[in-house]
Amino acid sequence: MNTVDEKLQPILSTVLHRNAGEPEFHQAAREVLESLGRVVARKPEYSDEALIERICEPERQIIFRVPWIDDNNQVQINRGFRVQFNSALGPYKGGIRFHPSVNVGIIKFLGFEQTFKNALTGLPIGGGKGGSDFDPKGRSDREIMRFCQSFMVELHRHIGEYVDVPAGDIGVGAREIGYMFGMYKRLNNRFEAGVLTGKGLVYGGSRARKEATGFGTAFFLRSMLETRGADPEGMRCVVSGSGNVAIYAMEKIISFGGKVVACSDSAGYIVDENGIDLSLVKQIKEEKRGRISEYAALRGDGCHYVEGGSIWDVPCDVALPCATQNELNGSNAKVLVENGVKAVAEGANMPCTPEAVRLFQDANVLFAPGKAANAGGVATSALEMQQNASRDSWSFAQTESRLEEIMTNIHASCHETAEEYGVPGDYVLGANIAGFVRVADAMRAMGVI
Ligand SMILES: NC(=O)C1=CN([C@@H]2O[C@H](COP(=O)(O)OP(=O)(O)OC[C@H]3O[C@@H](n4cnc5c(N)ncnc54)[C@H](O)[C@@H]3O)[C@@H](O)[C@H]2O)C=CC1
Ligand SMILES: O=C(O)CCC(=O)C(=O)O
Repeated sequence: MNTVDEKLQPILSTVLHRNAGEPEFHQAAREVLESLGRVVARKPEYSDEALIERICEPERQIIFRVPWIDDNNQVQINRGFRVQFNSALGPYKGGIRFHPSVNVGIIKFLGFEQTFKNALTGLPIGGGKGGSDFDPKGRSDREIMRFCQSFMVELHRHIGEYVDVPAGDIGVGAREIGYMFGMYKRLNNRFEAGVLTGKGLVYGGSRARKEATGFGTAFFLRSMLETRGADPEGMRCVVSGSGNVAIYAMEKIISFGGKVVACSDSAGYIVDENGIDLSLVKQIKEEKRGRISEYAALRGDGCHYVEGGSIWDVPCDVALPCATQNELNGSNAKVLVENGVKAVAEGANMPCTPEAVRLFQDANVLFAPGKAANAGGVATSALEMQQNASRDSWSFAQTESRLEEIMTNIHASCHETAEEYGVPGDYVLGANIAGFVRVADAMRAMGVI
């Protein structure tokens, strides 16, 4: 069982005390601190000058009121957040989430994870995250626009191409980025393409950004399987979620010859023994913004829908949790292991509970943590920033090939770091240490700031 080294215990205590009532942030910080014991034992200089304490403390947290008017002419109030976690490697970078569960602790955990993830990409981006407790479900397009505009009226003074560069996350896709970009441009009277990523192609977006997180997760999975002489071809896969990450993870797995038999949304899951028809999922989710239950009705034989329940009961070789944090717990992991799962790669951020991760690792199941496996999205956002800075637009093939190269490098770096620190195959430890060392080296060079 992993524990936090005695020397790092006071840091964990401070994190717990200072961020009371924020269980997701505690969980993310504890996992990283569990890994860092090995670094400090070998290289004590990494704990000098409160370096680890500083990495656990966000540089800035912004909370603001977002007033807007709904279609019934009623004033609604939501809360907006941006946690600018660490800028040692570049401007803060990370998505914006619109979901009723959003609070400062969730945004903080996401910003913390983002800092290490972005470091793993090897690109010049710091870590941040934002969002609101606004629930887009059931809202009209006009309501979404008014909300995004009001959100940007406050956020615009805290972001910029060289300051902080938001993007999408749960509930925020190209439509919302478009509305926010429009308002930013109006408020600043300046076409600053590099201030947001995930933009539409006609006004500075990057090809392959939409596909990047899911594709990247599939690339990472393939590299991980290769270490055991296996590949995704012929593997039976289960993917939770049916949003941006899930859809494009499924697309790449299918192109590798894998068979995806189940996916879900927050209401339930579908099982299709013929293999998921992705064009139907895209039609329901990307075009109609409907429910996954509609798939079963349209698809017919060989397919069924389960309301509620656990998608992890569906036997598979590969499990890709691509929905949300802590969606796969210890009992789900037990069932997956009993059913013979060979590999798990997190497309979402922290979807597996610590107990689930432990069960996978104890059972020798290949396990890829989100901060490594889903880094393809933010990496391609950084490629979007490069294209914006040079006023260029790359082809899909060129962008995807850069993404593939980046994911291969992230895999190698996690794999090699785990070996170097005496725990071969432990991608959690490999990712945490490899990400930490990059951020820490930059912070040490800059003095106490
Ligand atoms: N969009 C991106 O580029 C990146 C997203 N991520 C992470 O991937 C995850 C998914 O994000 P997106 O696909 O962008 O969001 P999305 O809004 O496009 O899709 C989210 C999906 O998860 C489903 N979902 C939400 N709660 C659920 C629950 N409790 N059980 C089952 N399904 C549930 C929703 O119905 C939806 O299908 C999040 O954890 C996000 O932080 C990570 C890296 C980059
Ligand atoms: O593309 C980005 O900047 C952020 C993506 C994101 O939010 C994430 O990696 O979790």
